Amino acid sequence: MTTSTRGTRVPAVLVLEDGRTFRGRAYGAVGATFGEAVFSTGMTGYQETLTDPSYHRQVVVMTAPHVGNTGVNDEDPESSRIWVSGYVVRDPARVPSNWRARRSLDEELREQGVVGISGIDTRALTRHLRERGAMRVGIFSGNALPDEGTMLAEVRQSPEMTGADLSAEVATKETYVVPAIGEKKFTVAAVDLGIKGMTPHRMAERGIEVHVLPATASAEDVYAVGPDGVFFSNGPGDPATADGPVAVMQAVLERGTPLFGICFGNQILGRALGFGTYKLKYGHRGINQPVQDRTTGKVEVTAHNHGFAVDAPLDTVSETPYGRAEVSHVCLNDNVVEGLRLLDRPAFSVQYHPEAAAGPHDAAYLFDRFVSLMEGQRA
Ligand SMILES: NC(=O)CC[C@H](N)C(=O)O
Repeated sequence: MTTSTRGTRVPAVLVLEDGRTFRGRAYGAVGATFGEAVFSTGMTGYQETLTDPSYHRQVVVMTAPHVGNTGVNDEDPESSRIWVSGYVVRDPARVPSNWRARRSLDEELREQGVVGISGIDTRALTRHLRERGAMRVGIFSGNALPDEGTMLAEVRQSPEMTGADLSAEVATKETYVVPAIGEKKFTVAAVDLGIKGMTPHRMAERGIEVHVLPATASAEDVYAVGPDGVFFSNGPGDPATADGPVAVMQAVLERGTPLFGICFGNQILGRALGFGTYKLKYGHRGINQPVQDRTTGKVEVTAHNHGFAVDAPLDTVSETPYGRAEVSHVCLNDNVVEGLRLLDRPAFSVQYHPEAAAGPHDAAYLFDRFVSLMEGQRA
């Protein structure tokens, strides 16, 4: 039996790189951990958040005060493990209750060795990150904690997110195939930069057989599967480091194969077209972000998890080496670029999560757009 940290009073302290500290109790595993402090405003979907590989090396602060109420089930994870490097909650569930629950969240965090902290003022912490920006953080728990100066020095020695090249650390090492559900209509090569399980599932539901390839796949590897379309996934780290995937995508654009990218994949399309990427002050993470599809004018409520964004002009069509490109989607909170599309080739991408796990399904139409591009190419 695992022991739970709930109810125990093991002290824990969260130390931000600017020196601000929050004292609480250990939650999950006891020890020390480091990462980039980011906040998520999702009220539900903590299992999907924890297991999203894009959160690798991030310490996630939940703005929802009660976390863990529905425990942990075996159906909702987006990958085979928890990827967040630390977890911060205000008030963990005392008694999880749900018909699918197999265990409690603190047990799961403990079993997977994820250090967390509870009982801190997550509103104050979130406001601090919103004002000062995402920054490095450490969580230290145990009965004998180092002094604050030592903890702060350790936080300041930990790696930054800017310049981090992390896809290969989270992506599959071997190619695997997700079969089409029902009749197979298309084959897609999906470059795994940190893919979430729901993404190939959303394609499989539309008759797509998905060949998920390692992050290091070459253009030859991509074309070896005989793809009708190529997909570039979400993933952790700084898109400025993703030179390999950018070159593969340029080869795909050159050949004119239908192309779709999500999140990291959108940033890679931005770079492939010659745009820059930059770090947002504190990013978008949650499941209720308003995005406008400028091709239809419709506003959709969407799931986000990104700390970087593409720097492309919002109101002009850009000339790129692959023809004309435009910003197709924009975040209505802050006008950040949320999607790109080419006007002369069958390629597009979005910065957010149409696979919507967890999250609203407003953007599921984007998978249908990908299918239409592949149909168009065949016709
Ligand atoms: N979910 C993602 O793909 C995130 C992409 C990138 N790591 C970012 O933070 O912006």
